[in-house]
Amino acid sequence: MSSHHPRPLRGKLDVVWQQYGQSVLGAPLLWFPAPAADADSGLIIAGTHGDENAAVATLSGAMRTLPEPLRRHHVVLAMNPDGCQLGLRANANGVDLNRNFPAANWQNGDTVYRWNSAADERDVVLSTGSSPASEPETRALCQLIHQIKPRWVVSWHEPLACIDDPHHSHLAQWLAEQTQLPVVSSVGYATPGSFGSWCDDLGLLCITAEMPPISVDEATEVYLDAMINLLRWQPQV
Ligand SMILES: C[C@H](N)C(=O)N[C@H](CCC(=O)O)C(=O)O
Ligand SMILES: N[C@H](CCC[C@H](N)C(=O)O)C(=O)O
Ligand SMILES: [Zn+2]
Repeated sequence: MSSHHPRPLRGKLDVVWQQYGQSVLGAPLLWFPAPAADADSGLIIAGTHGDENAAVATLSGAMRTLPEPLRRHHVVLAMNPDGCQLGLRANANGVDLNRNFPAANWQNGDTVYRWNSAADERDVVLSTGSSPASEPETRALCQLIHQIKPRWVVSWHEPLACIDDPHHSHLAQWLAEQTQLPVVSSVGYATPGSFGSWCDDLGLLCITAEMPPISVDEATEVYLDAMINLLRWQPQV
């Protein structure tokens, strides 16, 4: 599209950012307020699991492609910067942040995940945290959401290849069309203490967008337009 920055000018993430907290290892937690924010603005997050990099890089690439005045929604590129730096699903304390949210269904103890798409069971062990919201990354995101009151949240993950929204919202259906991924009501296993569970408790629409197993290289081609369109998405009247 002609309003997009051409590729030679997409190298630098030249946008206003604010710090909303600090990770376990002291990394700044950054959010990028929408220049074109209004009462309908949503929040787009990625990097909850530090081993799911395709969405982080593609969302960053979309921000570097769409001129800032056209961006209507707030962004957190890496909710778990320590995990991104260490290449871990968990944060630096070994906590799966997507099981650490202070939702009514939070569960004490261990949680498991699938090593990779070839593994036939979910058997890699992580912690859910010593208590709900025990982790600074979790607490800071909850506070940010209470502060900015987004109308909805889209949380990017990999590699389950679906648009997870139990409410089958209009935005989920639109995202499914944009990504050619199916809308589902559940990812197929229980996620107590997840971000989506916490949002549900608040009555905040949360859509979990799961890319398929995909490299950064391919994702920045296949999903760039969907991400750009999401950054400027406007509900139809
Ligand atoms: C292959 C990958 N580690 C995986 O399938 N993990 C799923 C969750 C995917 C995600 O968090 O987006 C799991 O085992 O829970
Ligand atoms: N693959 C993600 C799915 C999250 C499901 C979503 N509905 C939520 O509640 O955050 C996970 O295992 O953490
Ligand atoms: Zn994930």
